[in-house]
Amino acid sequence: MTVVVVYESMYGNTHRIAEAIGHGLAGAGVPAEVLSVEAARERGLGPEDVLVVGAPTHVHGLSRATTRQAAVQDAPGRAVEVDPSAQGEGVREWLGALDTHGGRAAAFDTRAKGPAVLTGRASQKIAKALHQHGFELVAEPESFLVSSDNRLLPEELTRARQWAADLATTIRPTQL
Ligand SMILES: Cc1cc2nc3c(=O)[nH]c(=O)nc-3n(C[C@H](O)[C@H](O)[C@H](O)COP(=O)(O)O)c2cc1C
Repeated sequence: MTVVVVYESMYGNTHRIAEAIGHGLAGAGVPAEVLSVEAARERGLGPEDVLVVGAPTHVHGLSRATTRQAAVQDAPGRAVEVDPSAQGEGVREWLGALDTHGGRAAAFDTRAKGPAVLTGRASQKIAKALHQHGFELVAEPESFLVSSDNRLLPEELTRARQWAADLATTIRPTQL
């Protein structure tokens, strides 16, 4: 069993959370691969893979080509770096092209701090799409929060590692 952590990221926040989740899983003894959408498309999914998918919240949900373009254009004004993975398709398109799988999965996002009813949560859209593709969701969708200037809040990387360690406990094969 391998956990495949697939992320979309424009400014690097979701990428950093994905890496922290990978470390949290590995630290708990569960092998993990952390892949951009493009790398995940190239790799494909095997029957034993457990999928963890994360994306930034854009306009209350998953990004579209237009919002990704706006994010890249706005990056200098926001004084943020564009993530190396930012070009190309997002999680919405990747999930749309995914075959029915029937394996286990979980979803996360990054979003602004505040009530989810006001900010939206990409992870809820991801979880819905995963369910529609036949995945069993093994954790509630989780959000990791950023400040108004798009920086991860302190402790969010630690919280991501802990979330992954808890996930590892749920998915690890039972030792007989
Ligand atoms: C075009 C655009 C739209 C956004 N819309 C929302 C939103 O509706 N709700 C929210 O909480 N955050 C929103 N954000 C903030 C991002 O979700 C947040 O900065 C996220 O951490 C970015 O992740 P990334 O660094 O992986 O790209 C938006 C950001 C951009 C660039």
